[in-house]
Amino acid sequence: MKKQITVVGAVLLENGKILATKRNDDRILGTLWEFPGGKIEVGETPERALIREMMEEFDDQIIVGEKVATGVHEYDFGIVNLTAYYAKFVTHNFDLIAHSKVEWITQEQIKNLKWADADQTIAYALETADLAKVKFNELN
Ligand SMILES: Nc1nc2c([nH]c(=O)n2[C@H]2C[C@H](O)[C@@H](COP(=O)(O)OP(=O)(O)OP(=O)(O)O)O2)c(=O)[nH]1
Repeated sequence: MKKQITVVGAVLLENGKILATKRNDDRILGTLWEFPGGKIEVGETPERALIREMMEEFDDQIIVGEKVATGVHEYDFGIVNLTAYYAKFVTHNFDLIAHSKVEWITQEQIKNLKWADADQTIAYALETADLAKVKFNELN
């Protein structure tokens, strides 16, 4: 039985663009594009996990919005269940603590990047999403 890994990713929106990130090369899947995030810890909601991860990875506060989609992929190290949520930055320190590369991309550019396998359904959903209509819960 392979290990189940529950991961959350942030689809950060700004000026109609989406933040695509590459993790530091020494980390797992370092050559592929993904959404910033990480594993949900015991007792955490997905939203709290995302807020914690964005603080750890960028030193920034975010507001979490609606769910985008979930993607599942069986890697050799385990089965990743990745759920992505829309989010937006409240602060803009944007320190690249965990990433080697970040890029604000348009929806048209999504298909040009080589995404991690678990991200495929999320990337596909984003290509046709109406980003102007995304709702954010200002309370979280
Ligand atoms: N953050 C993130 N991880 C992804 C994506 N797609 C994908 O397959 N993954 C995989 C890579 C990792 O195996 C796992 C996330 O773990 P992580 O290493 O980022 O999580 P973490 O920071 O909480 O954990 P750790 O490095 O401290 O062990 O999910 C994605 O879009 N974003």
